[in-house]
Amino acid sequence: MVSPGNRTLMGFTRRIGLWLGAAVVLGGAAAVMLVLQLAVLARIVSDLAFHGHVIADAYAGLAMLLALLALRALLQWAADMVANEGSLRLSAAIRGELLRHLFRVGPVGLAGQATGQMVTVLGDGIAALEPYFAQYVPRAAMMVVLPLLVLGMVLHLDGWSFVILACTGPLVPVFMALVGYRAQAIMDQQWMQLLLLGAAFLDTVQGLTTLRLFGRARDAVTAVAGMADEYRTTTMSVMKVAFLTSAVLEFFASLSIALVAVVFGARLLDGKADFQSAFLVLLLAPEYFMPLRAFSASYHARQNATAAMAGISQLFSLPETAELPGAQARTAGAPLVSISCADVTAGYQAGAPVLSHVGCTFTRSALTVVTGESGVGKTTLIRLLLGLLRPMQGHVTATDECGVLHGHWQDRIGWVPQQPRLIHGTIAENLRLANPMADLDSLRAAAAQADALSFIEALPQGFDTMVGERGAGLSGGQVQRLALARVLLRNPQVLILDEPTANLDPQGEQRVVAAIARAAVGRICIVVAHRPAMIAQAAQVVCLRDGQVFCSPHTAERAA
Ligand SMILES: Nc1ncnc2c1ncn2[C@@H]1O[C@H](COP(=O)(O)OP(=O)(O)OP(=O)(O)O)[C@@H](O)[C@H]1O
Repeated sequence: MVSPGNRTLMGFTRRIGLWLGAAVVLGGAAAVMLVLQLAVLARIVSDLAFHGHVIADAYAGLAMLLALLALRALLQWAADMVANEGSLRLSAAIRGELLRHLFRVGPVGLAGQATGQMVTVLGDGIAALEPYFAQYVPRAAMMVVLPLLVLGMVLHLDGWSFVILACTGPLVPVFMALVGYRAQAIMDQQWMQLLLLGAAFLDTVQGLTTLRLFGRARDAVTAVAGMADEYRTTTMSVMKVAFLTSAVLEFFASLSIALVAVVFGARLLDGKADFQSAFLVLLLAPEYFMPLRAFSASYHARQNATAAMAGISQLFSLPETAELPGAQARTAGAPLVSISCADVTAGYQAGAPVLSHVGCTFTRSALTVVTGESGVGKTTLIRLLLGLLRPMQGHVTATDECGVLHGHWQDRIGWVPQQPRLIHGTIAENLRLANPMADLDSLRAAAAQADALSFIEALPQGFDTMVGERGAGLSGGQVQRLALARVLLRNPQVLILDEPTANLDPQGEQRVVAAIARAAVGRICIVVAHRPAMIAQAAQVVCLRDGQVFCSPHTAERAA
């Protein structure tokens, strides 16, 4: 893993040093071709105009000119391709790294983050780095290579022109930096507005039902429109600065070229200079400023990337709270028979534990119901079991049939949250999220186990019925049973369900409870619930009170 210290623009750039180095070498070769091309052109024109050559004498020179032109185009194309390839590989790697980090931060660590902002950073933010790596960095290097090459050539041809170009050239970056200093502040503001706009838009869409219920939908739309307008105004300010930068550049470039032309022209008229050198210097002078123009055009890429980097670094700096079932955590071995919490203290802030010195065991085929008043820590306990929260003290371990203790076993869990999420797709696609290779018979078996088969087959298009993200077209109980079927398709050794019957009518509740009781056989099954119908099925009831765990005596007896 790359250390956090390397997650800066410079650190990221170093990772594709070879790609960028190759791009600069190829670009440098293209610059040499350009200088040679101009020298050949000056020679041809001088010979034709002043040395009595006819066009037939220039064929060899013209052929060389064409060859240099083609070679230069090829080298420049290769340089651009190499820089783009390196940049795309790097942005994909950063996106993957950030996603993996966010998974390790987990839902607990991300609870305070706005989803819209995270989506903008992962999408637009990382995309904003691509032009920086692909254009800005190679152009910054070329800004040194080509002007030095041109200066060397001009020094060889004419001392005065060398002095003019050498004095005016450095003024351009100095003035651009002055203008750019102000631009960075505007770019930062623009990026912040884009983040806020993304978050506000997503919040408005997600909360549309609530907003409409309270008659506030129009206000929310007006607020988003206002933010979009502010973003537009800032974007226009950015454009103004960009035009100003280019005007500064053009002014100094034109002034310098004009000076070279005037000084050389006067000496040419006096017969103190030869035409070929004067013509070549005039051809070279605009090329001296060309890399500065290209650099200036991509300068906003650097400012954009710097602004985007702030959001990326902020996400990278979030502490990791979850245990990921990563490669090293992927466990093999005999099926689990129990999970134990031993002297576990857990919470969200140091010194304010939600659970204190908790001890309890969940065993296979003994359905456990976790219950307790709101806010007592049921979800916290489930997060501990899921590996989304690390204990402050104590251990959560699992034991398999051979008596082997496991520290990492989260990949064996099937979890159904209180409000299961479906994806926009068919019922089959939703089920196959748990097992992409599952055939129709497996889907039917899992659906039957979860008591979902009858309602699925009663739908006109059966398993091919489209459902929305929130289960549009299905009842709450049907969504719960579908979510249970999905999780059973993975045949998990541990099944954890969070309030699966909370919002169901008695009939729906009965069906879900019966399906869970069936699914609990041969598994460690833990259900957070309050309702008597679910508690009645329990072999063990774990009751939370004041951060402590109490096992209900009569159910414990029944379990025995
Ligand atoms: N991400 C979090 N950051 C800080 N505190 C939290 C976080 N999640 C929960 N808490 C706090 O931890 C305590 C226990 O919350 P928890 O969600 O575990 O309770 P619960 O028993 O599941 O409640 P409910 O039945 O209402 O879902 C509460 O005081 C809550 O405010």
